[in-house]
Amino acid sequence: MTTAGGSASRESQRLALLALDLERQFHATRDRSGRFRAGADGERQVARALQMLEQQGWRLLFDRAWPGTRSSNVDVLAVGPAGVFVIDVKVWRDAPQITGGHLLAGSENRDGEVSKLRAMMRPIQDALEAAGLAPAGVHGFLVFANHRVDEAFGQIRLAGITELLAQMIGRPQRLAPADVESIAAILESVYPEMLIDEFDVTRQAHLPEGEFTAGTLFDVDTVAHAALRAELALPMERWMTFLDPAQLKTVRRNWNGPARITGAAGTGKSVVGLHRALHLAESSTGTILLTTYVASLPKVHQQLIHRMRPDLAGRVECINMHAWARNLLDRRGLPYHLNARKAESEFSYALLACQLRDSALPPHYWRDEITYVIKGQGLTTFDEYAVRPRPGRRVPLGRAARADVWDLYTDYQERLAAKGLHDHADLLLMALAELDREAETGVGAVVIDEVQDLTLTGVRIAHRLVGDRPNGLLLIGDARQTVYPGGYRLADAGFTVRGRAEVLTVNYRNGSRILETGLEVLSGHEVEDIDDTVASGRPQLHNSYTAGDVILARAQSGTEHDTVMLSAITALNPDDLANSAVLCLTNDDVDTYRKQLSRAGITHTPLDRYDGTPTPGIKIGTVQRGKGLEFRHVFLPHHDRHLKNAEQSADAADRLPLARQQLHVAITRARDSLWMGTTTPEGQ
Ligand SMILES: Nc1ncnc2c1ncn2[C@@H]1O[C@H](COP(=O)(O)OP(=O)(O)OP(=O)(O)O)[C@@H](O)[C@H]1O
Repeated sequence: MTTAGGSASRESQRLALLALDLERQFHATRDRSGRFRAGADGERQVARALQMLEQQGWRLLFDRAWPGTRSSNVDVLAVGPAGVFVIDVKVWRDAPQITGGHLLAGSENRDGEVSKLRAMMRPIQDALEAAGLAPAGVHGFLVFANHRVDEAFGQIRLAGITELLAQMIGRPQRLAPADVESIAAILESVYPEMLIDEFDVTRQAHLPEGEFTAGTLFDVDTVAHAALRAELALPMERWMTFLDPAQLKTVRRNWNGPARITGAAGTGKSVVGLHRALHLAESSTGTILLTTYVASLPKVHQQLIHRMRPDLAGRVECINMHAWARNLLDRRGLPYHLNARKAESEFSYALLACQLRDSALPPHYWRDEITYVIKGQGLTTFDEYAVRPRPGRRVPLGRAARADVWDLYTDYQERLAAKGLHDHADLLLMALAELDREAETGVGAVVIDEVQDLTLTGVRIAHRLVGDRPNGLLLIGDARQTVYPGGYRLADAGFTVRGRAEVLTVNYRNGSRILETGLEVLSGHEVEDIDDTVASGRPQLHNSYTAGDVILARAQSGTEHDTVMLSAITALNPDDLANSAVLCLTNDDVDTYRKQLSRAGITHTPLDRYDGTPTPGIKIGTVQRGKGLEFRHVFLPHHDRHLKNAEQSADAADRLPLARQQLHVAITRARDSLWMGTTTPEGQ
């Protein structure tokens, strides 16, 4: 078997050769022209350096007229695998410096240069919008031909020539050759050549000899390193740059209050959320909070945001709602003692102490009732709880049963208070109370992904931060993918998204057989949505992906099941393995299969440590941890066991729909192939 280390070192040799080849090409081009002349300007130096990228799939447009102006020009428009680069070349005597948020040449303020480049980028972003190119795919560069610099300044990057090349080669490759051609064609028509051709680099390559020694123009190591980074980047980068018209419209839409995006699995909701966060960062002030319920997803979001727009990454805070609440309490000096394990035992004591009339339901049912209904909805009196609708909870609870639950809740809270303990739901309630006491400033907008899994308290916190201000709050989610018990109604949060909702309907992720399998699990199923509507289990959906494989492995025994699954995993090549996941429906299964992978010598990463950066080996975790993620190949051991257990449980009315939704989420994480194991005999 090829080891990852071996292939990485071969890869770095290949890339070092690529860099040397680029350098050879440069010298060959220089020698061909043979007409170097002192005093040549920086634009030509940059042009000559960039020319070599044409063989790497780049299209270069030099010195194009800026529409609407008579004499202004764009020095270079470069379109290549890494996106569109708008390049303004500078030759300054003094090296550029960023001091106190200003761009300086010596002591002279040059902020105007940055504003000019930004103003140039805007119409380019608009012109490319029709081709589906997201604004984040257009990069602005002030390039200093005679200085070495590599620094972000807001949305713009300052670079020397070597650093520019490293960026162009090193950024993840997101555009296919056909995309490069179509974008270049649009730019050619919108940005005509300047009438006076000052920029024909083959005719007028007047470059001062001394400035083009290897190591000043081409730093082989820098370029090779950048290229290696690009090679290692995740595949499927295309969507980071390309959006379909519905997605693009949503990203740039102006909403005059809280808004909502829905859509079934794999329709690009998170992609739109990421682009929207960047769009807001660019067009408004303040921090853009990109939040969610799941603890593992923000790491992935942050990493993607950073790769899409490193210059704006500092403006977008990706953090799960509980962590944000904790930060707020810390900032405000409010003490809390979160200990989920100890809180769990206090709950057990409370349950023993209270005589529940309906003792047929399992303990976790009452725990969920307190966490997701009472605390989740922020109920403070029994009278409120007695009449409150319980969205997402189907086991009916009459007034007497609710009185019992309320007693249990107050007993539990007293026990926590006596020990000075808090559970997770308490933290959100404390944060909300604190925001009501003193508002928090500095948050420009909040984007919530997987909003169906948040509680009403969480949504209220988000709303407190931005209120009903235009473009302030965006809720993204899909009720069919709810994986936690309970729910809420937006009406109870005190705002509405009526008239400000978009539905995405093209699935870009799943092979069609995989998608069909995922929808089949929900057939006949209905889910209450947060806007008081009922979502059908089979949404209207177009599928843009290939067929995909679904393997149903029926084994005679648990041992046979595991052997078959492990041998299917072992058969994957290292690249496929690194892009695959074992998703389990319970924590116990995660433990079991982690041990089995270890015993079989299969490299694996737990999903709670995964941030989307490529790591060798298969990923493993619960479905909840896999929320919002996707993998080339997905393995679902004992895929139907959880469903069968739910069917037979005393709280089946609640557990079964949830188990179906969890299975639906698990299945729709798979792009190309889905392996579903079972020991259930056929027909049962
Ligand atoms: N416009 C597009 N062009 C090509 N691929 C796209 C496009 N939009 C999204 N995708 C692909 O679809 C995948 C699913 O997108 P995303 O994760 O945003 O969907 P989602 O609706 O949030 O999914 P889920 O709700 O199932 O987590 C992305 O990883 C990407 O590969």
